[in-house]
Amino acid sequence: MKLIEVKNYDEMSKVAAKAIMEQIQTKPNSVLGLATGGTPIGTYQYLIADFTKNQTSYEKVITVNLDEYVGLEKDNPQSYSYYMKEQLFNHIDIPENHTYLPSAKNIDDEEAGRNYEKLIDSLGGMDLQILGIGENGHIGFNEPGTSFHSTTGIVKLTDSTREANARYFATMDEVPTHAISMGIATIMKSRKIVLLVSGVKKASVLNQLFHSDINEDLPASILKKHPNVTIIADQEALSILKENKGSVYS
Ligand SMILES: N[C@@H]1[C@@H](O)[C@H](O)[C@@H](COP(=O)(O)O)O[C@@H]1O
Repeated sequence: MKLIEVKNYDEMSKVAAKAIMEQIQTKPNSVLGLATGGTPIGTYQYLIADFTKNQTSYEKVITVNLDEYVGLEKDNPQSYSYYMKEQLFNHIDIPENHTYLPSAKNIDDEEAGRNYEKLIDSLGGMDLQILGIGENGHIGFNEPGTSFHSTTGIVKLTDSTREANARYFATMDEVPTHAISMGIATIMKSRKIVLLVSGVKKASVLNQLFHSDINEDLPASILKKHPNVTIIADQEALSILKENKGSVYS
């Protein structure tokens, strides 16, 4: 895993946006794996600013998102589908039918995961996957304990993940209990992966990521096996890692 240290959230966003823009310049019909959550918002803002200024075109780009809540309609402001339109798609020239998110009718909809997996394969897989990380080490919505062989499917959210995401909902009861998420094996098929880590809340999990062995209790630890992972982390996220003398980091 290559580590790029940056000063703060803004710099992380700028460096991540640059990596995405380079990918599109090199391969205009790239398949981008995109993420939601608070972390990539700044990255998307830099992409929009670049589009406005330099007209970098997304006409041939295809996007596949990592995950979506089960039970929220696409026009629900808390859905990831709505988020992606608001934060990125409505502001660039990507055709709507080039943007995919997984979606499941209900928590028993096993077909939905299989179909999304087939879709990703038919697109030739992701060229570049953007990832955030949960405070418990989840990637996508793959919670601790998820098999490294998992493919896209319905996942039950842990209480800690529901609590971490409750800030976007009026009450805790409104936070969905399940999501549909790309599996860990699905994410690992991406040719390149960029993991974004910002803020003091992520310092502990980033420290664990560098020090732990590869195990299913820390889903992100699988990234150590991937040949092309770049972590872009800011000073707050790096704070514990840097305190540890003699760490793998130093
Ligand atoms: N499913 C998403 C993840 O894809 C995201 O990376 C993570 C971190 O979110 P944030 O960036 O808001 O800290 O949690 C959410 O639950």
